[in-house]
Amino acid sequence: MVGGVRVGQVAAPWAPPHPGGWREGDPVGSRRFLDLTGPLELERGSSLPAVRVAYETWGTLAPDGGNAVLVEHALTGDSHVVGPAGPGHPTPGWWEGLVGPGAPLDTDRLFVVCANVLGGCQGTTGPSSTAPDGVPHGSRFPTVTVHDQVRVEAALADTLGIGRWAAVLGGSMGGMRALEWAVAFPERVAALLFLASGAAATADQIGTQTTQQAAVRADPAWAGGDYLPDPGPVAGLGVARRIAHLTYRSALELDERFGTTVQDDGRYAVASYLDHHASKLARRFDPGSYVVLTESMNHWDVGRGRGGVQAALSRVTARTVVAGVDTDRLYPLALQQQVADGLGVPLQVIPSPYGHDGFLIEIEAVGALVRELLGA
Ligand SMILES: CC(=O)SCCNC(=O)CCNC(=O)[C@H](O)C(C)(C)COP(=O)(O)OP(=O)(O)OC[C@H]1O[C@@H](n2cnc3c(N)ncnc32)[C@H](O)[C@@H]1OP(=O)(O)O
Ligand SMILES: N[C@@H](CCO)C(=O)O
Repeated sequence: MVGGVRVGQVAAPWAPPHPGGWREGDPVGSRRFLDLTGPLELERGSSLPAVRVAYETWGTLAPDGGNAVLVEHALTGDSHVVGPAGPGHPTPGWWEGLVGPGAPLDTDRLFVVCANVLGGCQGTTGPSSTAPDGVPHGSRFPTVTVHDQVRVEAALADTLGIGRWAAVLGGSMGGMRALEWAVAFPERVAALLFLASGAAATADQIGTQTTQQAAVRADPAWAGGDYLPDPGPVAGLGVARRIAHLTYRSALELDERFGTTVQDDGRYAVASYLDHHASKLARRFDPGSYVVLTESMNHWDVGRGRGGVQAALSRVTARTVVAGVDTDRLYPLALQQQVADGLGVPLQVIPSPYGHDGFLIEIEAVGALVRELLGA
């Protein structure tokens, strides 16, 4: 339960938590916190005793709450859509240029919200958060699904006074939550940007994600998920990131960029590049969250319990833009085509050499899609 409301797949239409079912925590930098009283019952049957949600906002909420836009981050992203690194933010914004005065998400007229995902490690409750017994959840942290993650965001929207989003936007894992919003709460989503994602996990995605999980678990420091931090199973997490990063880029880009070059230190240039991304992630991300969130993606199927993907998509009433990256080998265009066809909209293709990461890198193209969505 969240504030007296059951959180699960079938509890639509959403009823707001009872007054007093939440409280604000002290902000850290621009990050704010909301504590939802639990327990939070989860789609797969277990529960969490309570949930803290960390989020950021830009702009000013209109008195009627009608100018709010929700941005959904991807696997290792966080609420810091734009802005420099600082307190509460290990990295600078991941969609720099998309939010601000005059930007595609124009804060002169819009109120932009981004919340850290349930199961993550940037302030919202996840496996590294402290459980009521004073130690981290660790291996006790339950499987959470995209449905659960969106129900928590709905509770956040309720407490912020946002009845209907002017738009919900997301790419990759963020696209899953964006689509789940539009399907679970059609009356609460006026417009949807579904980017570089799919309606359900594929065997290819589950295959790579379970391989990444195996790499984390194979690290002796994993300790069944109840590891001690500093450093924890960072070697395993690094291997997971190397595997993942290869799926995020295109073979052609890697070949043109690195070829077979061997550096002075004896490493292949491409291996050195992957080492770099592995150690960068290990410095900023919790291995337990990595396993929990990749498992959420393994379970992703917007059609589950709704009569299949097509039936689920038929619930969507939002004005929608569906887009993908032409060189994306992890979320190939066929996956976005399925969603576009199901919603009766054209598929928009972002040309990019960068593969899946094109949704993060091709800011100008993404900005144009956002402007189209918002009619700006
Ligand atoms: C929606 C979300 O919230 S998802 C979260 C997004 N953020 C991340 O994933 C953080 C990790 N970063 C990335 O995945 C990518 O860098 C992106 C997608 C954000 C940006 O991609 P690009 O701009 O193309 O960066 P690229 O992949 O080329 O990496 C550049 C880095 O590799 C390093 N690098 C390049 N070649 C080599 C090499 N041969 N050896 C070692 N390091 C190398 C560069 O020095 C640079 O380092 P820095 O990032 O510490 O400055
Ligand atoms: N670079 C992205 C890719 C996943 O979509 C991330 O780390 O979240």
